Formats: sequence, C-alpha cells, structure tokens
Amino acid sequence: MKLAVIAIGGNSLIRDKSHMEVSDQYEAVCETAKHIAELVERGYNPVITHGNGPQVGFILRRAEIAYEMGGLHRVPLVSCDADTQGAIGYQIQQAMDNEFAQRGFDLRAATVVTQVLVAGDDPAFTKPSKPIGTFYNEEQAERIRVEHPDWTLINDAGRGYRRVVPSPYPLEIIELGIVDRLARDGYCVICAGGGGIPVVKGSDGRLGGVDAVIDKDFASSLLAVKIRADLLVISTGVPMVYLNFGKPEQKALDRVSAAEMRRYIGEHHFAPGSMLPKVEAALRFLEQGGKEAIITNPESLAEAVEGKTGTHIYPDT
Ligand SMILES: Nc1ncnc2c1ncn2[C@@H]1O[C@H](COP(=O)(O)OP(=O)(O)O)[C@@H](O)[C@H]1O
Ligand SMILES: NC(=O)OP(=O)(O)O
Repeated sequence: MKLAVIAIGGNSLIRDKSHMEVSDQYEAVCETAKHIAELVERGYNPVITHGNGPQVGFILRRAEIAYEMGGLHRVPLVSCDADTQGAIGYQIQQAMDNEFAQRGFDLRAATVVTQVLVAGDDPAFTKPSKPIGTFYNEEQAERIRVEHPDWTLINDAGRGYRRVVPSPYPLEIIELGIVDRLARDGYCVICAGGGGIPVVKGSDGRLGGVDAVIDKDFASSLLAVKIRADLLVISTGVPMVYLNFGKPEQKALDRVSAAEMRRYIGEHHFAPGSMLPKVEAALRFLEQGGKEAIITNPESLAEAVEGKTGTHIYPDT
C-alpha cells in the first residue's frame, strides 16, 4: 500500500460563522473522513495531519476570558496546542474508525500526540505571523487594538483581521519513529496536529514546550519527506490553486512543475499566511524526493487522486 500524507486545514473544518459549534466541526470531520476513506479504496494508507488555527485561538481566548473574569488559571499557548491535538484528533479518529467499519475495511485509526522541535532562537518568535482564532471586522479590530495593545493583528488574506502568534519553522518530528512504524504496520495515523506541539531542546537534552503555533503545512511536508510518503495532499477550502485568485481573470492551475510554481510565487499569486505556505510546503516535499503534491478541497480528494481535479505539482525534471 502507498502512503499518502493528507493535511486537513483548520479553516476547512469550520464551514462558516453560523456553524461554529463542536458538533458542526464533527460534521465537517465526518464529511472529510468519507473522502479520505475513498483514498483507501484507491490503494493509499492515509497519514492524517490537521491544522488548528481557528481552534487554538478559540481555546486560548476562552482561557484568557476565564482568567480575566477571575477565578481560573492562565493556560499557556503550548497547552492549547496540545488540547487541539486531543480534541481534533479524537474527532478524526472516531470518524475514520466509523467510516472504516461501515466500509468493512480491516483498518484502525490511531492518534499520536506529536511534539515538533523548533529552534529557540528562530526569528519567528519576535515576528508573530500565524493567524489564530476569530476573524474580526474593521470596527472590532479597532476596539481590540485599544483593549489588547499586546496583540498583533493582521488582515488575513482579505477575509478579516486576526490575531497572530509566533510560528517557528519545524525542524524535527520527535515521535517520527512511532508514526512511521504505525503507518507501515497499516494503521491510519493521525499526527502532527496543529503543526505539532512546539518544543525546544535544552543544553541537557531535555525537551520543553514553547508558546507558538507551527504551520501545519510545513510540518506535514517534513513528515511526508521523513516517512518517504508517495503523495502529499493538502486539503483546504478551495478545489484548486488559482492565478489571480478572486479577480475576474482568475485561472485554475491543474498540472504544474515546481519551477512554474516558484515563478508564480515570485509574481505574488498566493496570499501569505493562507495559500503561500501550502505551495511552499508542497515545493519542499518535491525538492526532497517527493514525487507529487496535490492541493484541493475535502470533497475533491478522490477525484484529485485520480487526476480529474485539484492542483498537481510535480518535481522539476
Ligand atoms: N492563489 C490562491 N488560490 C486559491 N486559494 C487562495 C489563493 N490565495 C489565497 N487563497 C485562499 O487561501 C485559502 C486557504 O488558506 P487557509 O484557509 O488559511 O488554509 P487552511 O485550510 O489550512 O486553514 C483558500 O480557501 C483561499 O480562500
Ligand atoms: N497550525 C496550522 O497551520 O493551522 P491552520 O492550518 O488551521 O492554519
């Protein structure tokens, strides 16, 4: 069986502002699980990673409000990262197991709490860039700037304002050996949730958590390289990547070489913080031995793997 790393976007698990309940997310997870199971029918063992941008922001804010109101303790961002691995991992694991049982597959899902090593002196710690939590409109953003002068807000790809936190680059997946073994033994592994729980190594070799949110596309790309995956699939809110996205002359990309993609990056076709890291993550996988990367949305997964839709990126020949 071939190994496919499938990275599910945090935003793609939240359909819209009127569907923000945990049950709504579970519905989105179940829908995505169906499409991932279709990949098993096409000969792939899925290794599933997921984002946590919206969810980690909600958890952090909930804890801050409880602290501000008095009575409850603070919760560090790194603990919120770990919480998202448990909560989202639980939903994906249950949804995958239900799907496998219904289809009569002899396959089980297993979630691995995953730590990812980052550099303590990564410049990202002084330049917050990872959007988390709620999208705010202009008026709300103005109020937040006054009420929370310590927050950094950015305009997230024209979709609204969001709080940003440091996002250091993933260097090493601590539980890689376990993930690799489980995947090669035929388990459907869910790991590196939210890009992994960021940790640094002290001079004594001991690991310790740091407050940040790693980009799950970069972590997924590192994972795909290290487990020598046959395919990296980045599942997000759009069926394909576009040139001139959102403009009348928008053009979908179906099959492109890494060199072409690099040229489009230079022409600023991909929004930083949303599509750009996905394209860069795909390129990193291809530069380090990967044969194919696909960017598409959950409902198009099976058709994309069959080459009927999605954006397929190939290494330079
Ligand atoms: N050139 C582009 N082509 C397609 N989508 C783009 C492009 N530039 C920005 N986007 C936006 O990026 C989004 C994916 O980023 P995001 O929602 O942050 O990812 P995630 O699904 O990992 O949470 C798409 O849904 C789309 O709205
Ligand atoms: N951690 C992370 O990259 O999450 P999103 O995919 O939700 O942005």
